[in-house]
Amino acid sequence: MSDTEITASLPAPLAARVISASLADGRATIVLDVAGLDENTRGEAERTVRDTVGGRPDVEDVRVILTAERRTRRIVAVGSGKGGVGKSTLTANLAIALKRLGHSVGLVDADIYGPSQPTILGNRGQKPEVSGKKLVPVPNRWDVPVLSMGHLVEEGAAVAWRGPMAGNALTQLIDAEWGAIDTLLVDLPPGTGDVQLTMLQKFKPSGAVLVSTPQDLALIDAARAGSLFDHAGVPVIGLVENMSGYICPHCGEVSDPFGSGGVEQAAERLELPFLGRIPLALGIREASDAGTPPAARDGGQGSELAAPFEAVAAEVSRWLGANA
Ligand SMILES: Nc1ncnc2c1ncn2[C@@H]1O[C@H](COP(=O)(O)OP(=O)(O)OP(=O)(O)O)[C@@H](O)[C@H]1O
Repeated sequence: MSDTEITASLPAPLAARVISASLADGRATIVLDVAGLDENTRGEAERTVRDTVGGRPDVEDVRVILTAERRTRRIVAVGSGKGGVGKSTLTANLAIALKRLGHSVGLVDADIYGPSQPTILGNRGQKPEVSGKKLVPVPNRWDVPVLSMGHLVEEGAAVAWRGPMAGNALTQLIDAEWGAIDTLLVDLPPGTGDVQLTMLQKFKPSGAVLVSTPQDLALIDAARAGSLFDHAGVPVIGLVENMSGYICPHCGEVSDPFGSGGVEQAAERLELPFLGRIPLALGIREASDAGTPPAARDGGQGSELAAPFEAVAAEVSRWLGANA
């Protein structure tokens, strides 16, 4: 049984509090974040973990370690100047690649008007549980819990919402029962509207990643989004070029329908770091539609396309380490 399976066997509110879980020689060791829970609830949580994990055939002994150490959770916003540049695709794959690098990652799909994470992460139709007054993020098989408007309302229902409603919705998603998650990636809606402002004013991100295609128009908008973060005092971790270079699925030849290298040049001009480029590949689109992100490398569609996402994740991980 893997760490992920141990965590997944627990009820969602407890799974969200698992800091680490391991199994060696029949002994399962689970470290649980109990910050904010009273004595009774802590005891109950420990019993539930002991009973659930201990009931599995490959487990002979269960050790539960409770810790209430205050952990600081960092928000990393992923933004773009315009829609359709692949921000949601990058966020999902970045989250999974960061998880594989050892970060404890959660994902908020703040793209309230067009939530796509439930599709990309393959958990459409699942509803988050509620613990107290807080939402409990929806688990998935890559151990990257996620909260999205797409899990809460019917498709398209939020389209007519005005700014304050959208801002409140975002607050509920971020101020949820994130338990032991230390890095929260927030997939922002494109542009520089109300949701982005709420985000910056209320939950100041530690840093932001900007995604753009190499086209001039997208780059101009990306620069605008960059200056929004700049004005709010949120450091831009760097720029990612998506859809740069089309890999022909038949012959493997690479062509550049949207140009290439434009984002790297723009990063240089804006004096911002360049984090890497993701090719335009049919496999990435198919994997996103199928709910099997390539970065998971789980044999799903397009897993050979994990490397470019992993390279970006390595840069972000370095930034997180250097700015701890
Ligand atoms: N590198 C890529 N190669 C092929 N298809 C891609 C790539 N990146 C994204 N796509 C596809 O492009 C479409 C838009 O991507 P995505 O939803 O991630 O963009 P977005 O910027 O989040 O858009 P929006 O802000 O409008 O939600 C999707 O169908 C996605 O599968």
